[in-house]
Amino acid sequence: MTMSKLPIIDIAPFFEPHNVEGRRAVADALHLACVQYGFFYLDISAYADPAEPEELTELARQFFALSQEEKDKISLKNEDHARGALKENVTNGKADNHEGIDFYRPVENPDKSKPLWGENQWPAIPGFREKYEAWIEKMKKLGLVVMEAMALGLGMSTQEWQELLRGQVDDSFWVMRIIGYPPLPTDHDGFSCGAHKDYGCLTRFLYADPTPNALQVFLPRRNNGAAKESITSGLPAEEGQEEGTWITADPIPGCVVCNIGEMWEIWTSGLYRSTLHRVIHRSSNYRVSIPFFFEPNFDAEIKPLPAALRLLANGEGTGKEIKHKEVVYGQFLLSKVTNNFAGGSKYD
Ligand SMILES: O=C(O)CCC(=O)C(=O)O
Ligand SMILES: [Fe+2]
Repeated sequence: MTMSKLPIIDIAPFFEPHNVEGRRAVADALHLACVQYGFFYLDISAYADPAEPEELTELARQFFALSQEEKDKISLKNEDHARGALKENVTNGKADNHEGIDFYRPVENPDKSKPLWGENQWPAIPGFREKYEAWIEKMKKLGLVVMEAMALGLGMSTQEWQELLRGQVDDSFWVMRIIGYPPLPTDHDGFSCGAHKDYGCLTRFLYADPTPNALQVFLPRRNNGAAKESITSGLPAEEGQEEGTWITADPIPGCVVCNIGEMWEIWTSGLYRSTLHRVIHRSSNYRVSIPFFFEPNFDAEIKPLPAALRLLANGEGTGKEIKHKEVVYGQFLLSKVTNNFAGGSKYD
């Protein structure tokens, strides 16, 4: 397994209003990372105290240590089949080995008979809801800042950002997962979470406990000419036999692991690519991760941005970019969730 070489980008200049040069450098680094990898570390130590997510993982551990009967009290079956605790998931037709709790942006007039339109369910653990709600607020603000930085990286003017993109993400239909991974039995040939791409926008801000060698990212050969290793096993069938390398993305103190989802592929007409990743957790501890998915607004109409089309017209990219269908984010999300509802996977 190749060690991680994903870029580390410090977002601090975007919290220093007059650091114009620093912002430019961050924006350029984000652009490069999204073209090359679709994955990067974001150093958020200037913005969030690392003690905060550590406290969140401790609260998560308290929940996962409860009896199944207790955990089932907030089962997603009680609600809209999207919000609440789940015992297991399936990716690419194989059982994953993790449990979790899913939360979505609250909606006005909840109605649990409608997919996604129910209410979040919180464990009855003192401080749990307050601490996580504070984190959600923080990640929402960070999401908007990173979106602005990425817009600058894509070559958008301030006016374009304000008129074409900000209004699509300023009321993010965010998703937060709290995931618990028991160790995979040594003779188990499966995955803790099978290979998948994230379907949202930007991003996942993933905080994970320090467990090494669990999260792995697939770097296709085209981005990685020098790689000697070439492993294709574990790829979902629809990814074909693309050659590439799985690298580990171990946690780095003060950083969250970020990756972009399918919405960025549409916005950039394929210039930015979302990247396959998976979790294989074989260490003896119980691993906890807390991905926060900063998503577009529910009614955002996602289509290629002029700035991306300008870059492509100027010869940036490989010329083999895959064009995606335009979507309304909420409709797209509902089609995914309805699939889960029918026994499919969260990650398909
Ligand atoms: O737990 C992790 O490190 C990754 C989780 C993940 O990929 C996801 O929830 O989409
Ligand atoms: Fe993922």
